Amino acid sequence: MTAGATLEVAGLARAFGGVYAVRDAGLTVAPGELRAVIGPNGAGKSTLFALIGGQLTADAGTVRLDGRRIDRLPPHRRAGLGVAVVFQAARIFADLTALENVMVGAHATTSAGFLAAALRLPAHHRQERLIRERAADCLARTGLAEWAGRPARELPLGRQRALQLARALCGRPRLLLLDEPASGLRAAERERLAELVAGLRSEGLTILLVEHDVAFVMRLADRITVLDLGRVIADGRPAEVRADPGVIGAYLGRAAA
Ligand SMILES: Nc1ncnc2c1ncn2[C@@H]1O[C@H](COP(=O)(O)OP(=O)(O)OP(=O)(O)O)[C@@H](O)[C@H]1O
Repeated sequence: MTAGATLEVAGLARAFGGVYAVRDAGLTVAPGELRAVIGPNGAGKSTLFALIGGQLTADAGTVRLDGRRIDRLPPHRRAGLGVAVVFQAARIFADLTALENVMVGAHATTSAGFLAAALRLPAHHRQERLIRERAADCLARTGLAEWAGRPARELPLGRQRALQLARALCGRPRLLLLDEPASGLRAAERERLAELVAGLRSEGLTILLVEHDVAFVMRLADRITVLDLGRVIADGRPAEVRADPGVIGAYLGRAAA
């Protein structure tokens, strides 16, 4: 099992057309911590994620993984260092089986040469078998073992979310970024997903979670960072954040309304 990484974000800023989506944002997430990021629509949550994952570059500030700066690296280099992002719109290959979907993720992070694959060299066969085993492992960790041979399109939405997680896990991440994993799920599916995420946390993975479902977040997160208009307006344990008048004014009051 891979230990979780420390994430340190400091002074991070990114503007679009002169308007700051993220402004002087800072947060530190300890190894094995589950940190939620909440805030109203347009607060900058997705932008913050993309700045950490590398899909966007920052105008200012730093992102460090275990002390090493990663903010100038392209996404695949950050992935290689253990950053996995599960975007809301992450694609599932509907006609591939659940196992094949996860294997595609594993292929992206293994070293089997393209040429070896093309020539079907023994090294490639060995690697293929390892990838298959690793993918089956990741499916089991996300409760999908019995779905392995089914085309992904037959999986209910909650299972598809688990499949996206399985795919991310196959890259052996040390920091997992989850963008609204519970959106659109029914209560029972949400419950199962919460258990799955809690299980990954207890394995020691560092997790950063953006989620609108406040109940989901309050229950799962060790700490919560609240963004509003691109700035961090609060950071603390769920009970502290829930009682923070600034947060209630900016977000929770509205969310509860
Ligand atoms: N690619 C872009 N081009 C222009 N403006 C953008 C872009 N991405 C984000 N923005 C703007 O930046 C601000 C922050 O957006 P962002 O999507 O990060 O917020 P969010 O908190 O994730 O919102 P939501 O909860 O609705 O997903 C918004 O005003 C948005 O319109």
